[in-house]
Amino acid sequence: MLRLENISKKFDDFELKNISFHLEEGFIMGIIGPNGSGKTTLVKLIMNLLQADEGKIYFQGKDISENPKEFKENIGFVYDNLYFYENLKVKDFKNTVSSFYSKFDSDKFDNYLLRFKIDKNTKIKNLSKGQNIKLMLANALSHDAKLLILDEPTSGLDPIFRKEMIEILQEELENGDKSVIISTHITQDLSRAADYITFINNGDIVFSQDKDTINENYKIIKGSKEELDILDSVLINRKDTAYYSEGLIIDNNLGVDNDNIQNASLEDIIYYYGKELGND
Ligand SMILES: Nc1ncnc2c1ncn2[C@@H]1O[C@H](COP(=O)(O)OP(=O)(O)OP(=O)(O)O)[C@@H](O)[C@H]1O
Repeated sequence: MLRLENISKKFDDFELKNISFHLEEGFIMGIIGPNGSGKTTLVKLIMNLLQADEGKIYFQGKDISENPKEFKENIGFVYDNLYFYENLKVKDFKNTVSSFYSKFDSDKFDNYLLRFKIDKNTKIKNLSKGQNIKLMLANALSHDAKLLILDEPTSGLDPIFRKEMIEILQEELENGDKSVIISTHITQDLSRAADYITFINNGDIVFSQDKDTINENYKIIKGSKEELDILDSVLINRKDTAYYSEGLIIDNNLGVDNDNIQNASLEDIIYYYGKELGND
């Protein structure tokens, strides 16, 4: 469905380097990384809003830069905020977006508004932050888009809404012909929902793997400072407090007592890689 091949993009003070991954139909991929690591830049490249300096992006086997119109019809996006004239009403938003997409399904959109309890006559500026996001979601889901792209969709939103949103996305994936990319630093949402995780750190791809492999590979090891000193060469990074030390390792075949080793959460992984670069 979506394939990135060696994508690079350079700004004055930042470079996204050599990003490759693929996403098959029916799956959710999370893009994670610390602030400023390049998630939004990557999302903009995937959406064809930015041009890569090097590399290619293929959607259903076709280079997106050569088929921009077809690609645009096939993506639905949700940002962290709705950028639309705030004095206009929800019904004006619907009229505008419906003209963008040949497969816009008016009834489906209206059903989402009902489900999300959004009145068509409400002015955009009077929508809550959650309704704002839901309105974008209604649009993203109403024109038969095959790839849904969500950039920090849940930041600043409560857990009930975040859970509901994940459930809606999972419903949409049920018939297997859609895929979802979510960039976020709220990793709990992804621990539940994502099938694959791509981790970007300082513009580099650290991994793009299925969640089970990540769980098997990345471990947190705890012990005294001296115990971790012995393992220092294999630790990705470590934290030493007055009471204990802990570090991130790949794989746990170290012959160390299992009680001291646990699976690393996505948050742990971001923390220890980010810390290495002085981002904590
Ligand atoms: N158009 C641009 N021109 C120059 N630099 C840019 C541009 N867009 C982004 N950058 C820089 O690229 C880097 C990565 O930014 P990006 O927004 O992709 O990170 P992010 O991982 O999405 O961060 P956050 O989690 O804080 O939203 C930052 O240092 C940013 O200042």
